[in-house]
Amino acid sequence: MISVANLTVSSGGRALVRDVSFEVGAGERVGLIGESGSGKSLTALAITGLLPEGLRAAGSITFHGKQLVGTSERQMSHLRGAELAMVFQEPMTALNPLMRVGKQVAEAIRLHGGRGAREKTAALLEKVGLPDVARAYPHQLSGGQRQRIVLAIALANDPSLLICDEPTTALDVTVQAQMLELILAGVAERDAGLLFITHDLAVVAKVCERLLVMHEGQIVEEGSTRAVLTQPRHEYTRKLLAASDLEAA
Ligand SMILES: Nc1ncnc2c1ncn2[C@@H]1O[C@H](COP(=O)(O)OP(=O)(O)OP(=O)(O)O)[C@@H](O)[C@H]1O
Repeated sequence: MISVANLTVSSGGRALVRDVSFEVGAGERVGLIGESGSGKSLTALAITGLLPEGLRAAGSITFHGKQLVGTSERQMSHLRGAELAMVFQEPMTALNPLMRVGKQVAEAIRLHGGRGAREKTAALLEKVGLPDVARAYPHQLSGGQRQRIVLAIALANDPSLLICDEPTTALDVTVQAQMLELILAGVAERDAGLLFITHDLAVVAKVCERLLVMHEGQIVEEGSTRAVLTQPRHEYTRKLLAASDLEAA
């Protein structure tokens, strides 16, 4: 469904992501792991067409057979929030502080031509366990509740690929597990693919069936979650495992 081939992201002459290739199929949950600065977020931003000014993507990203590298912003904005949805670390950056959250979910549906926005919004809020907050403003909600609203917006148009970049990192540990369950249920219901970015190995062990390990802009290892976490082949993956508290988790 999405196929990334020889993706390079560069700033001036410097390659920040180098020759990255992977695929995510329908219903597949793939984890992208690696330490801070390894290029995980830039990979996600390249896919979603949201690279910061001055950074350039080269290579190929095909989504349902369509080439995304070099696509116009107008075309990308049709895909984003519809077929291709994202949840980032900080919910406040994704929400409009001045608009009631129910309206924000409904607008996401209307923006992409969806009908029955009112009923769909109610159903989505129910699904994320927040049936009574439609009239609240973001600042009236907790961080965990805000992130669940962001997830409701991401799922609003039934994406076929959901990209989550550290979606639980800013949350209180007590609500992290709930958020992960909601993400899993959301993609399972839609048979959507999931690209899940995190540095937290305990989280990917729970969420993903396949892992890509990124180091200094490149994918250095990939395999089933079990194989990568129990029999890492690359030196860097071993270090990553040794530095984590996975055994304790
Ligand atoms: N706008 C930018 N201009 C130049 N370099 C950048 C820019 N954004 C990121 N980088 C560099 O690209 C590299 C990869 O960054 P990226 O954010 O993808 O890493 P990451 O693995 O997602 O880390 P983190 O978990 O901290 O987000 C880093 O060395 C970073 O400093």
